[in-house]
Amino acid sequence: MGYAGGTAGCVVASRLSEDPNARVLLLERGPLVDGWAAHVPLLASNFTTKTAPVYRQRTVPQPGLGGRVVDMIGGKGLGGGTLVNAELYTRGVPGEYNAWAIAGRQGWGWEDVEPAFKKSQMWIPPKDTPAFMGSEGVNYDAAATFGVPVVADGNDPNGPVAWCSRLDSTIAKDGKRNMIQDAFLPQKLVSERKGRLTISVGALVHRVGFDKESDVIRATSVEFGDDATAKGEGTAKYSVVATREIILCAGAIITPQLLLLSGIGPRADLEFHKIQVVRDMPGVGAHLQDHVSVPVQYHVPLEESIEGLQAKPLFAVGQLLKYVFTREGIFGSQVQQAGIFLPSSALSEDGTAIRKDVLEHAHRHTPRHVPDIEVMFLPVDSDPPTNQGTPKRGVFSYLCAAVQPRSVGSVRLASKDARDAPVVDLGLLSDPEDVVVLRKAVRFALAFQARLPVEGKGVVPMTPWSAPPGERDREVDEWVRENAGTTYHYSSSARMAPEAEGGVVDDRLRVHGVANLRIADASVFPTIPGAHLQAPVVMVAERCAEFVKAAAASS
Ligand SMILES: Cc1cc2nc3c(=O)[nH]c(=O)nc-3n(C[C@H](O)[C@H](O)[C@H](O)COP(=O)(O)OP(=O)(O)OC[C@H]3O[C@@H](n4cnc5c(N)ncnc54)[C@H](O)[C@@H]3O)c2cc1C
Repeated sequence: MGYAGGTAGCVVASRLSEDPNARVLLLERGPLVDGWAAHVPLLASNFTTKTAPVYRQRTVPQPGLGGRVVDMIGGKGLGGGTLVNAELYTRGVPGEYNAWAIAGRQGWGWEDVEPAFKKSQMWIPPKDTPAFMGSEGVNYDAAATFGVPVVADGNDPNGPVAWCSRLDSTIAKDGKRNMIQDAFLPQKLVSERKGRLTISVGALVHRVGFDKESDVIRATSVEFGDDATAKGEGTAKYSVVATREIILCAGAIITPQLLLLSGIGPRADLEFHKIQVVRDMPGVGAHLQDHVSVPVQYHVPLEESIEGLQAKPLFAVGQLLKYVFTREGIFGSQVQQAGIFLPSSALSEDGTAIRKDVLEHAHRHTPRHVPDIEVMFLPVDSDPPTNQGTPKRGVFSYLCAAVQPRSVGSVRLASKDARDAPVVDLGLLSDPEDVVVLRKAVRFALAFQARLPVEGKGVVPMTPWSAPPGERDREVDEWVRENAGTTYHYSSSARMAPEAEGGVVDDRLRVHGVANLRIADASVFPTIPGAHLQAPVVMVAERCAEFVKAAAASS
């Protein structure tokens, strides 16, 4: 039994139901999202519309951001985050995973995880389409001038530790957005597996039930109700019994909430909410991480930016028709087509030059020079104010992200009701070291933009719009704290680590001290990978399915 049917949940349900003797139930709170628009790459990424299949909530005030609260988004429906994400496929460098293995996570080094990445991927060479909105060609030239290698595939495990590349995407050959349920639970497969795979949407899980009569705590059941009507903690309508395993896949915000509602978490928090303590586990909801990011932005002509679609209806209609007839154009593309990853150690102290001496001796397989900065090239305002009306100018953003952040936050219960969003503290910039990394990243982005060729094909005029007011450290840091926000990459809130070190699951993804309960989603990463998280989440789900199958085979 797996819940819920997000990114990892769909993978786990698909893999486990390969076994004709298995009986798999997938419980997903949100709806089945299908239809034409849901598969148009650009349209589906727009989570700002009222009808977007998302949860919306806010963090508590973030001291690291001067007390600002931050808007959060999570995908709601079969497919989870892949319903609305930006479709980027990035694995992270081998050194990320080798660092986990060195820290003691057995079976999680690069040579262990690479097969799971490969298993779930079908690589399709990119169509040789013209550069998207001018966001590639010129920036590639600038990267090369800057000394950042331009590579064909950023996911190459043996590439350089600093690179600029086009980013792979989860757009299928037919030009449609390939959400996780399209890839792992297509209708045909679900029909073929009728009888051994049941998917229930609109099913709100309230808690896991345990068998407490034996010496061992054993997860035995799941209580759930109708998402629309289920009220309060005591009103779950149904209870299903799991004969083998229960796998939580509700993502880094909700998985810890469900553990807490089930009585697994810090004793004091559970007692405060009058929840019977099944197991006192301080790590639940602790160590929440995210990639904190800040955009350096420029005004560009409207037609060079996604804002042009809103401001120029005829242009938008033309692009839409282009997509309908050729599956190409702006609507057939992901928003971010290219970007730069690099370790801050490879930048000069002031961030404005590449240190070739560092790059020469660095290797992707060693943890030492894992990139901690990503600069995303986005032909759009990366943080649009709501109700802004028709845009008058286009925007190009260099979204600078700290992708190995040290800051951590937490997930705590707001109430005993599973429908209430938990209290989330993303802890953004709570560790001053992350400000230092972003300071360097911002200076790099500014210096990078200044290197764009001033004349030639594809060059568009860019006038500074959102950037630090001065060059001194203090000015940059204050600006970073005033403008930084989430990248929606919530992670590591029920992390894989020994319990004494704040861990929640062991190396086989089993919840410590509880039989028959595993977790497979973004919450288990020991530390947040320096990649967009979808591919690493799928990798974790593949590994989880292997572990469950192996356990079943040996029992
Ligand atoms: C706006 C946005 C853009 C992103 N862009 C990218 C990108 O371009 N590339 C990339 O790699 N990553 C991206 N990410 C991140 C990536 O999509 C997520 O990290 C990943 O999808 C998380 O997978 P998950 O399985 O951990 O959780 P999810 O996919 O979020 O799945 C959790 C599921 O649990 C369900 N659920 C929650 N509560 C309950 C309950 N009580 N009962 C039953 N079901 C429940 C939810 O409805 C959801 O379907 C983006 C994320 C967002 C939000």
